[in-house]
Amino acid sequence: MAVRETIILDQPAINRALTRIAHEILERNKGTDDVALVGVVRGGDHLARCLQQRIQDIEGVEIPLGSLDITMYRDDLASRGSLPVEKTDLLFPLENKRIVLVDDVLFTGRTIRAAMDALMDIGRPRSIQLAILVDRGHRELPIRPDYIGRNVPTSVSEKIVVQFNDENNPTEVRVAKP
Ligand SMILES: O=P(O)(O)OC[C@H]1O[C@H](OP(=O)(O)OP(=O)(O)O)[C@H](O)[C@@H]1O
Ligand SMILES: O=c1cc[nH]c(=O)[nH]1
Repeated sequence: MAVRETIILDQPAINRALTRIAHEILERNKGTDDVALVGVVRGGDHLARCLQQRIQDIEGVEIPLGSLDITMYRDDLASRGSLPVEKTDLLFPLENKRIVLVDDVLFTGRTIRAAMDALMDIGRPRSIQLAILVDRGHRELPIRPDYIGRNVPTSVSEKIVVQFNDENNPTEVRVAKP
């Protein structure tokens, strides 16, 4: 059966959403003190880098940036067979940091649960906040984002596709309907 895809965010819309989220992070945290970004591989790491750049543009401060591979923390690891393990790259201490976890899509919440467990095994941040480009609903765990690019009501069978270009910049978000 043919899959129908609709663009729901184009590049300017994504850029505006990321700029707004950068301002919201600064507002909520009253600046950049102890704020650090951790992106979930893959997708969230690219968006976290975009947010770091925007925060630098606004405040003139380069806040710490890391990426987290949650593969080994998945709750379905046993049933998934072999999965590619990506790279976790967290070179700053988490202690006393206000961590903003970043991912492209929030669906069941299981990835973010895994990401929080992975983070807590590395260190003890002061707090963890969550920034998401697209919240598509259907949560299976009590997880809610602090910063949302766009709420997109979906049916369970639909899929949200976040497209990145060769420079790992987001170019469009599509909803794919089976
Ligand atoms: O809230 P959840 O139900 O956990 O879904 C959200 C996750 O799903 C997608 O990742 P996916 O598992 O497709 O892996 P990928 O992004 O690495 O391709 C997306 O990038 C989020 O990380
Ligand atoms: O732990 C996880 C992460 C993503 N998806 C799942 O089903 N489980």
